[in-house]
Amino acid sequence: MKKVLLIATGGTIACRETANGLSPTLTGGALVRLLPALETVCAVTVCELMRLDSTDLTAADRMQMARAVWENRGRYDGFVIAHGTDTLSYTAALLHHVLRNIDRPVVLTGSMLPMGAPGSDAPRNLLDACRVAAADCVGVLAVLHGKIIHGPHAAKRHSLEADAFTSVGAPLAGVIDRAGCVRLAHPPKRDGTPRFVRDIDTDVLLVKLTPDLPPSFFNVLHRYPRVVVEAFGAGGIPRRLEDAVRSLLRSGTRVYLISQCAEGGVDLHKYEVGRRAEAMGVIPLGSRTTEDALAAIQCREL
Ligand SMILES: NC(=O)C[C@H](N)C(=O)O
Repeated sequence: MKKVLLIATGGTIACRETANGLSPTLTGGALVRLLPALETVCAVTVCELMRLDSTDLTAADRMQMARAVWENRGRYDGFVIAHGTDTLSYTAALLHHVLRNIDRPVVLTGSMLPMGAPGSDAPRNLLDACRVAAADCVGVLAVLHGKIIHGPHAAKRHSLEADAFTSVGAPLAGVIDRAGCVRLAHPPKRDGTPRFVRDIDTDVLLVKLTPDLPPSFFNVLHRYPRVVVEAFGAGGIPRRLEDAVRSLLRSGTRVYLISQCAEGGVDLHKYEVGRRAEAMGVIPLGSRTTEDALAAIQCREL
């Protein structure tokens, strides 16, 4: 039987109703005890890392998850991280870049209803995540609602429904069918020597363009070394903001462009507004998701 390390971090999957609303109180051990069917999938060992709503997770917490995987990679065939869904896509993208070329499956999962609640999606998701962690594959993946999503392409698109996640800018890595079979159509490629990026720089800011964003807003950005701008469509800087962005670039800030559109990304050659932005020196990031762009910059890849 394959050996899987279940890293518990909290999230709705571990929640119980309290006087102050849902709060993650279940341990990883309790999750396993509530799901005896796990025994038939793999041999699970639990690592109790933290019990937090994923809203409260910081970069330090995410690096703790990455270290738990990296330091145990010789002892386990695969890893499951039980995580809140709200920021799961940020963790998936960051782990993809921090655990470069990881040669084991690292599977993030969570649920929209707590383990043990009537009609909960938690048992299916945790079982499926363990099935993928025990499968012959590599890389960081998100497994929810029968979908296997490449880490840097995972995106939460619904705040209530069980089918909350989608794959943006890439096909699904695969699916888990209702019989519990893992079907990998586009698995992550085995690629290069595994490497751990120990030192990340979180001093990156994200700005969303809106039609009436005042140029003065860019004055407060000068102290940030790296700013990601979510631009409209295929990308560009509105003419009325050009002087402000130019002054930001002159102060030494790197300015990256991604698109507000979920699919397609930025292409600065198509329109004049895009060419003007390119001539100013902004850096286009193609079709990266917001989460992937932030993570790649934090890991100093861009
Ligand atoms: N469904 C969930 O897990 C939401 C929860 N607020 C979390 O992200 O921890």
